[in-house]
Amino acid sequence: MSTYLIGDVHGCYDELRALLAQVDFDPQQDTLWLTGDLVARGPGSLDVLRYVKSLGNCVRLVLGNHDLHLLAVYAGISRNKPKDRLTPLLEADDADELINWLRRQPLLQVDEEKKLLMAHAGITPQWDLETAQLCAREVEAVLSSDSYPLFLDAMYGDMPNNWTPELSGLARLRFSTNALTRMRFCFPNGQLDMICKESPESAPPPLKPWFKVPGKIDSDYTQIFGHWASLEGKGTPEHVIGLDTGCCWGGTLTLLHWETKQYYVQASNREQAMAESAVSAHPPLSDTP
Ligand SMILES: Nc1ncnc2c1ncn2[C@@H]1O[C@H](COP(=O)(O)OP(=O)(O)O)[C@@H](O)[C@H]1O
Repeated sequence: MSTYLIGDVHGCYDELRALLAQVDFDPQQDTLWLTGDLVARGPGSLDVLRYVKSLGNCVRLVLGNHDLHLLAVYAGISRNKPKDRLTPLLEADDADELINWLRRQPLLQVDEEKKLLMAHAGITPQWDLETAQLCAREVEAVLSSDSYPLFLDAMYGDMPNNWTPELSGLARLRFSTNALTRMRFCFPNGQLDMICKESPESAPPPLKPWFKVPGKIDSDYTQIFGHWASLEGKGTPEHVIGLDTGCCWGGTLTLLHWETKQYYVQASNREQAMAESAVSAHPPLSDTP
């Protein structure tokens, strides 16, 4: 009965299966937490969704910005960017089923027994846990309703970037989505900065990584997030754990075994795939003049 937490899979299906094989993952006994961004960039988004959906109740995942973008592309609201490698998924016979399952997944996971919280980007310092749960539930309700395309259409954009309980309607939903799925840096008052993508060391003052701005979540909780591959899991306070280690960029896929606090990593297949495609693109020596 183990709890495994894995960072952003981003379509790296083979690496996901290899990592789960390393720990003898047993879907009948174990629980698998996934930090979101299951899809895009890596080659196997379709297989990842099929596999994770097939695992049923042993999975606790959260949606990431790329998962939301997929929903918008499938709804005809946003453009399918070739670098996301989503076409096989968009054209699959079971795409409808997969998309309808995906849009019913949460944006925040809370386990009171284990004192574990998980959101793709993290929990903005402007929210206490009750507000985070309320705001996540509001987005989840609209995403699982029939009017979800209206929300996806209004989701893009960086404003508003400051939480007040008076926020309402689509602006409130946009704030909550940005806070839970896209946030990296905040101003010292906790206001979101949606522009900076630098490393924490090179970010312009007064920006700080969200987890360095004093927040309102009790430090009894461990907060798990993904989204920020360039951190390589480093630089967070003890009770905040970043699990995205950039598998789709040639990094690794990281798993944390919660009960033992042991980490496992699986190297990306990307370098190998690129080397193989370079070899097959090269003309046979006998053909060269
Ligand atoms: N509210 C939103 N505003 C802007 N982009 C969004 C939003 N939600 C999802 N996205 C998607 O998130 C992805 C962001 O990609 P990018 O800016 O490269 O960041 P990342 O580092 O997460 O890959 C794009 O596919 C974009 O369409």
